[in-house]
Amino acid sequence: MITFNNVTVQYDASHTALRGVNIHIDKGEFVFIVGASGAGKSTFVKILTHELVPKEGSVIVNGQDITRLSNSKVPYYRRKLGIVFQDFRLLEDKTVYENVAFVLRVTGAKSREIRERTSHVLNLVGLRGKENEMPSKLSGGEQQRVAIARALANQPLLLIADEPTGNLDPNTSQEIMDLFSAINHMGTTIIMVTHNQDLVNAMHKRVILIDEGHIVSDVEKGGYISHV
Ligand SMILES: Nc1ncnc2c1ncn2[C@@H]1O[C@H](COP(=O)(O)OP(=O)(O)OP(=O)(O)O)[C@@H](O)[C@H]1O
Repeated sequence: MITFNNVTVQYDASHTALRGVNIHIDKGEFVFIVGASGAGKSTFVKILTHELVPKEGSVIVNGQDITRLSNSKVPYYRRKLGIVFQDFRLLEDKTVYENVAFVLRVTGAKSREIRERTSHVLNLVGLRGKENEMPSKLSGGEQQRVAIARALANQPLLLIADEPTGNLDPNTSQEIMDLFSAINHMGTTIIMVTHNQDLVNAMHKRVILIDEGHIVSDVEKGGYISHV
């Protein structure tokens, strides 16, 4: 479903973020991307979200080379992705329900579909009954659940999570990881960047370690020892 062929990203003469990266990720996989600060993880994510287009190599997502997408196709490509960030990035002036419904509305979905899908994903992440709350009244874990519901609203092919537990305590982090695991069991491919070695080691999923722009290990049911 995702293939990186010989991808190199050089920001400038002294910063090469990825060096000849080759990766294949199948539909339905749960993959951790780990590595020290500056290793190239965010660059990898930015390529997938099409914030950054590598000048060398190709990146195939669902049969399409995203390094050759025309500008007009980028919004349609992005709709196939769900993205979850460390800092939640919710719309603070909108309710929980509206944070999710909003992303469906911008795609032109019909009212009934918006109602049904919003309720469905909010139930899925365990937020039934919180629809009318404002984000600031929720705990960090609940806010991340809203962000996950929003990411799932468009039934993405791929869910990308960049350090999703970075602002959460250990128990809440584990609950959020359990939620990602359940979502993956329902069939969604997940790529997660994290420094949290305890969570990675407890999951026994594929672990890709990046170091100075190189993939230095790629292990099914792997683990991770963080040196940061
Ligand atoms: N916009 C930029 N301009 C120049 N160099 C950059 C830019 N963005 C990243 N880099 C460099 O590219 C390399 C990889 O950075 P990247 O942000 O991908 O690392 P990371 O693994 O995500 O780090 P962290 O865990 O700290 O987020 C680093 O050497 C970084 O300094």
